[in-house]
This record gives sequence, C-alpha cells and structure tokens, in this order.
Amino acid sequence: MNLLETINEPAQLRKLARTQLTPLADELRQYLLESVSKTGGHLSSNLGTVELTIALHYVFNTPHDRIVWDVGHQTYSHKILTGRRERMHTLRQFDGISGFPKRDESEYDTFGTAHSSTSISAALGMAQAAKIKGEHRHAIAVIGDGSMTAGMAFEALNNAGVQEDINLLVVLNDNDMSISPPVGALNRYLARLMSGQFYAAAKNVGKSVLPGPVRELAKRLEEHAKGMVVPATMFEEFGFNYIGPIDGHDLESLIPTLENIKKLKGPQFLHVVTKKGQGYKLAEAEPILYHGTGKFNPTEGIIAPTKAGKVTYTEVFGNWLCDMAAADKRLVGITPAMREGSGMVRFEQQYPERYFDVGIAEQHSVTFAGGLATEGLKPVVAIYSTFLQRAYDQLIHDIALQNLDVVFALDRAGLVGADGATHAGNYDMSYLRCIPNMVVMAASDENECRRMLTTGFHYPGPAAVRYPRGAGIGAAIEKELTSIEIGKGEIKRRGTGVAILAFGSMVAPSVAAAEGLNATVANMRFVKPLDVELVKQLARDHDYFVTVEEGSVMGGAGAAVAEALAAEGIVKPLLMLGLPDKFIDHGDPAALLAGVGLDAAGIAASIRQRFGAAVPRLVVNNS
Ligand SMILES: Cc1ncc(C[n+]2csc(CCOP(=O)(O)OP(=O)(O)O)c2C)c(N)n1
Ligand SMILES: CC(=O)[C@@H](O)[C@H](O)COP(=O)(O)O
Ligand SMILES: [Mg+2]
Repeated sequence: MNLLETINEPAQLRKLARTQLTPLADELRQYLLESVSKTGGHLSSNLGTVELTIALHYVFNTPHDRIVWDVGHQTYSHKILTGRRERMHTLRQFDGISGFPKRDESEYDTFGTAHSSTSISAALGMAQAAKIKGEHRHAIAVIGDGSMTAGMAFEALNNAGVQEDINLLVVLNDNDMSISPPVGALNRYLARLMSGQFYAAAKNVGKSVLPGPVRELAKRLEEHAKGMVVPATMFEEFGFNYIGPIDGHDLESLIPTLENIKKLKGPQFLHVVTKKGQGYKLAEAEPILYHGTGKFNPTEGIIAPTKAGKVTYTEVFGNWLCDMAAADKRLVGITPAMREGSGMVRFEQQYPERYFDVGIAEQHSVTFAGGLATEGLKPVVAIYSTFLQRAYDQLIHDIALQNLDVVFALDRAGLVGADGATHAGNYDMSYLRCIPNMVVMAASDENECRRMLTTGFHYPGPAAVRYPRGAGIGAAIEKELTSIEIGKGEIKRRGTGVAILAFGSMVAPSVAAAEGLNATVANMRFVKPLDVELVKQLARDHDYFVTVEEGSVMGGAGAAVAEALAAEGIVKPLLMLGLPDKFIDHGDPAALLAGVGLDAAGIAASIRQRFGAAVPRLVVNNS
C-alpha cells in the first residue's frame, strides 16, 4: 500500500515523519494527474498546490483550524487528504463531489467558494468569531495572485490589518498566473518582491520565522543591508506581518515557516511562490491549456480536436467581436480575466490597443466601460452571467442610470454543468429586466446571437445578450452584421389552442415539444422590451399560454409575460416553465435541464399535465 492510501484524514497525515512528506507529495501529484485526466477538471492550479496543501494540513489542526481556499478550484489535494480520495472519480458529475469546496460535502470545507477573492473576508470572519467566542483557533485564507486583483480582497486586507489580536494567516499563492497571464500593477509589484528574492531576509521582518539556512543568510544580508532604508511591503503597510517570498514547493521551507508563524499573534501574510502545473511538463509549459481540462491521455496530453465540431456561442461572440471591431473603430473589448473563456484571444491579437483585460475585477470592468462610453467609444463587456452578479450596482448606478452605451455579452447564461450552482447563470433575466433603460436579449441559436450582439451594439444605451455555455444548435451563421428590430419577437411555429412563448435556448426544445401538441411557438427574443403586441395577438388566437426560459422562473421572462397580460387586463391560463427556486448542483447540462423538465419531453409533459383535461387532444397525442 502506498502512503497516500493510508491517509483518510489529516490526523493520519500529521502522524507521518517529515521525511515521508515528499514521497507523499509525489504520490499525490501522480494521483491528481491520473484522476483529472479521467474526469476532466481544473488541473494546473491543483498541480501547483500539492506541497502547500500537505504543509497546511500537516502544521495546522484542521478542521479545528479553518482553511478557506480562494476560488477553491485548487482543492483537489485538499479533498483527497480529507477523506474523498475514493470519490475523486465522481468529480464534478451529477451526485459526485464538487470541483469547489462545499460545506455540506465535508467539515474540512469550511467555506463554500468558487467566485474568487472571498477567502480573506471569510477567514477574517472566522478569526473574529474565535476571538469573540474565546476559542483558540487559526483561520487561514489561501489566495492566488490572480484572485488578489479583485477589490474585495483589498477590502478584507484593509479591515483585517488593524485587528492586531486576531489569529489570521493569509497565504498568497503566487504562481504568476491567473487563467491567462496576470495583469495589472499588483502583478508587477509581486514580481519586484520576488526579484528582491531575499528581500524578507534582508529585512528584520519575518526573520524570526524563516527556517535556519535562510536565517543565516538573513543575518549576512542584514549586515549588508545595514543602514539601508528598506521600505515596508504593501502588505505590511496594511498591518500584516509579511513573510516571504518562499518556495511553495519546498516542504523544508514551508513547514518550519508555518510552524513559526503559528506561534505569532496578529494578522500574518505568507507569500509563497509556486508554479502552475508543477510536476507535469505539459501543464508547466501550457498552464492556460491545462487550467480547465476535459478528459485526456496524460502521456499524450490534450490533443486539439482534428475536425471542427459545432460552433460554440463563445466562438460566435469572438468572431462577431472581431467583425464588428473591423466595421466600427469605436468598439473596445473588455474582459475581467476571462480572455479564453469569453473567446477574446483573436480579438486581443488583432486589436491589442482596443482590448482590455482588467483582472478579476468585474465591478471595475463595468464602470471602466462606462467611462469609455462617456467619451464616445463603444465598449463591449464580455462577462459570464454569474460573474456579472458581482457588478450589479455598477450596472445600475454607473451604466443604466446614465443610459450609457455599453454592450454586455453574457456567456454561460443558464446551467453550466460541471461547475455547478456557483457558476450557473440563472438569474440575469430576473436581475436585468427590472433595470430601466436596459435591453435584454436571449439568443435562440448561433445566428440570432450574432444578430443580437449587433442589435445591442447599435442600441444607444445598455444592452445585454445572454447565451448558453457550449455549442449551439448548428444554425447557419450569416457573415453580415444585421440587427433585429428592438422589442420584436417572431412566430416559429403556428398551431392552435396552446401558445408557447419561449426565450433563448428554450426555443428549440419548445418547437420539438409543440409537434405533439400542435401548439404555437413564439421566439420572444427580447426579455426587455417584451413584444407586448405579439403577446396580445397570441392571447387573441389561443386559449392557453406557456412561457419557457432557461433562467430562474422567479421574476424571469415568464413573469414579464404575466405582468404584460395583467397590464393589458388579459386573463389567460398561464403555465410558467423555467429553473426552479433552488440551487442546481453540477452534472451534465442536458441531463440537468431534463431533470427540471426543460427538455422537449419535459415541456410537453408539463403542458399536458396542466392543460390536458381542458384540451383533450393534448392527452390523446401522447407521442
Ligand atoms: C469573481 C470571479 N471571476 C472570475 C473567476 C474565474 N476564475 C477562476 S480561477 C481564475 C484565476 C485565478 O487565478 P489565481 O487566483 O492566481 O489562481 P491560480 O489559478 O493561479 O491557482 C479566474 C479568473 C472566478 N472564479 N470568480
Ligand atoms: C474556476 C473558474 O471559475 C473558472 O475556471 C471556470 O471554471 C471557467 O468556466 P468555463 O469552463 O465555463 O470557462
Ligand atoms: Mg495564480
């Protein structure tokens, strides 16, 4: 039996001799690689945190001492060492373990993460709670250099830095990568800190916690640095005791340093340097490619698909962005650290001076777009639906209220699958349509997505286009940049009795469901402004209404139709189908949609169930 198989909880890890930890790290790294190559998942960030994870669980008394993992995409080693090794084959699958820490999955998952930059706030809360309750407990936030670029991280540093007597440790995992290369002044600052490699050694800071050999070096450097004015690090200016940078793969550095820090009071900040993809040459060479992987053969690595599959909505957006940029030099493209995920690699290559990766800073990305718009440029903010949630006030206060001309390209709208509830873009129709001046569009296929982006671009105010993760339905995509008349839906299928008012990705399954019901299907296209004339016409010609949306049914597109009927004084039996008022965990997206009745069979069954008695033919055609 190898060492890893003997570890089913950190208490067993802590019984190992220090000399056993490096062989354990080797086994763990191999296990990770083999497991993720079979399931897919976040690989390079996990390969880079093997030693750090072992060291933290070895030195601290987890779960009594709390570890909060920022984003949490790097917690596979943590999960393996905390009793979930045998479940790793279920990673990110329906009923399987999550790709992120989840409180209801393990007591060692002290805080649910996945949206970045929350760890310091949560750990500070835990540290303060321990102080208030008189409990001796360490709270540790592990945050990456990319996640440090979000304002929320600095809000927490600012608040923590003046709380001298708390037991808080922030570990900055600095691998000089976000998903793509990191951006901004913080990255340059960290590089300076790292280039001043023995900066910590030269200063009288943290010397007491650096392990022996480095301590000797510190003494010599201190002699050399005598009289030099060595500025405090930014983190010390925030009130933290800064230690580092140290090698985050060297257990002989990590463990004694952490053991020494453990004895210190007040906010501590340990800067570790790691390599994203460490230990697997292909991932070391291409940390972006191996950030989030599908299944692959670890010997050959990830092989690019030979034949072009169906075009994804992300590709539709990326192609549109370049085409529209060619047509209008006022276009500028903005991403909050999701260049690859949002399909902007080619746009950056072709229009580098009009491309802005602002870091993991969604709030800033929106208001930055507002500033650009006030000067007559036409910003396009490419942002996952779920991540726009972080910039809601900026959307209302800085953009819509001033009616600024900004396009929001909302990728990953609806269920996303493997990333689960934290990344599902379920709420944008609900949270956008209540904002004055907003135009909100839901694309039913790839070509309509292109046309809606063009429509939004020409609309002289804030416009959002939502589209799902992954491939479309295989619709032919025009080359032109044509618009759609604002607020106009279309009839996709004419039938009788039942009118299905479908939005976005639900148009195709609604048309399929309608076949057996001979129902009418409208592609509503606009959540806002709703095509009220079409609603009234359908109400005149049909006895029963159904709305279908891949979004929260609470306050979503269906609610817009209900409000329109009420406003027009039209009383009509109305069935509203959409995502239920609960969080939907990870799994296969199509299976998840079927699970909530949003595939063709589910839509038809819901209609028969609700209206079958009133419309017997609905029951008869049980096709
Ligand atoms: C609010 C938010 N925006 C964007 C993302 C997408 N995202 C996930 S990981 C990541 C990069 C994180 O970089 P870093 O913190 O340095 O961790 P590393 O992957 O380097 O270990 C990003 C942008 C997210 N999870 N949350
Ligand atoms: C961890 C994280 O938030 C991102 O890596 C996210 O998982 C990307 O999602 P997509 O795979 O849909 O681009
Ligand atoms: Mg990083």
